[in-house]
Amino acid sequence: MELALREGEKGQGQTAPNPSVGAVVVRGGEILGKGYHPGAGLPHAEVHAIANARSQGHDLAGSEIFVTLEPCSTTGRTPPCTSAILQAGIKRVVWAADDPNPAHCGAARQILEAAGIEVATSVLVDEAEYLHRGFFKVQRTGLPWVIVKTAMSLDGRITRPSGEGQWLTGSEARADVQILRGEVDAILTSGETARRDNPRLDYRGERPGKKQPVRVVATEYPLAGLPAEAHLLQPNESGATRFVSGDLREIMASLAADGLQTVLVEAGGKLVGQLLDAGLVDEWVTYLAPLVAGGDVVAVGGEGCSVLDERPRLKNVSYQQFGADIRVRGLLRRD
Ligand SMILES: NC(=O)C1=CN([C@@H]2O[C@H](COP(=O)(O)OP(=O)(O)OC[C@H]3O[C@@H](n4cnc5c(N)ncnc54)[C@H](OP(=O)(O)O)[C@@H]3O)[C@@H](O)[C@H]2O)C=CC1
Ligand SMILES: Nc1c(N[C@@H]2O[C@H](COP(=O)(O)O)[C@@H](O)[C@H]2O)[nH]c(=O)[nH]c1=O
Repeated sequence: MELALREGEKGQGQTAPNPSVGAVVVRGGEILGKGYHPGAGLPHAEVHAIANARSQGHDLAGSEIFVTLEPCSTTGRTPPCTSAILQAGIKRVVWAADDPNPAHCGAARQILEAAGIEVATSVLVDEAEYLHRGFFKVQRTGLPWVIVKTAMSLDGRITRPSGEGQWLTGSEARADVQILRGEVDAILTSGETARRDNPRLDYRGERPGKKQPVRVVATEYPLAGLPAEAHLLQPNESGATRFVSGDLREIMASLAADGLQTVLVEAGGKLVGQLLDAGLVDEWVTYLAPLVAGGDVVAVGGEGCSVLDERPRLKNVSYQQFGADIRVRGLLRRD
């Protein structure tokens, strides 16, 4: 199942509105084939794993398949994966997380067990829920999974004094930001940051097939202050930048309704503080640069978390060094 999770990660940020599922076919401890769902409308992970095993000359009779999510049992844009599993002669199916849609949950077990296939579930379920966090969040709440990413100095500032250049963090940390951008469907920034930084907000990593994230700017003044040559005004593979304003929860719900399941926020403290206040943040990534930057642009500003009764804290925290910088990453929880 760990291998299936690694397979699923290959589809992250490119399968929306579908989940980025991974699958591995095994017999007697030997891996016969593996695969992942590469994008909506394309074959699912199970079909890729079965085809991968067959392409290596394996007969799948009597094999097992490990899948990160309950296999689909209905015909959507592609045929049901339960049918592909039955046709392949697989004798045991193991999945991590159940389908979060109550209308579908349990259907695969019924179909497979009725055909005499052994079923086991809930293997590495927390890891699978994390892999599929955008899909699960949208299914359960109608809102996308929101990740806030900030690069900040030791004194909690997010800009350098003017004339010193834009970057607080070094090239290694910024390369990691590209991996993070590769995991998401959309990047949200603010009008203020768009005007000050002329950001590109694209994916410049190396993952084949990765779709460019949709660029979204929260602003009361779309286009104002942005020169025609601003990066965000140049359409890319994801289309034109979207300009949004108003209630942040409604903005997030409309992004989810458009099939954007994971949103990375790369904005200043005012917007980040409002998102925290609204309880819209699920995951936090800070890159801490070892310098005192000074100035008054802080990582969480505006009303910020000052109006919260409950302090946001992180759980499942990881700490990793990139060059001279430290990344702190974890899931938001409320005390
Ligand atoms: N180090 C880092 O990781 C980062 C640093 N930065 C820096 O942060 C600085 C800006 O930070 P800060 O001043 O706190 O500003 P923010 O980036 O937080 O932007 C505030 C702006 O967001 C827009 N906004 C917020 N909520 C809404 C809403 N509900 N509807 C419409 N628009 C909304 C408004 O834009 P408008 O005024 O257009 O209406 C508002 O002025 C920049 O100098 C930038 O360089 C930015 C991103 C990351
Ligand atoms: N200053 C700063 C960051 N700033 C963020 O990166 C954006 C620029 O993105 P792009 O134009 O696509 O490279 C910028 O608007 C801001 O959101 N990021 C970091 O990883 N480290 C840094 O020191």
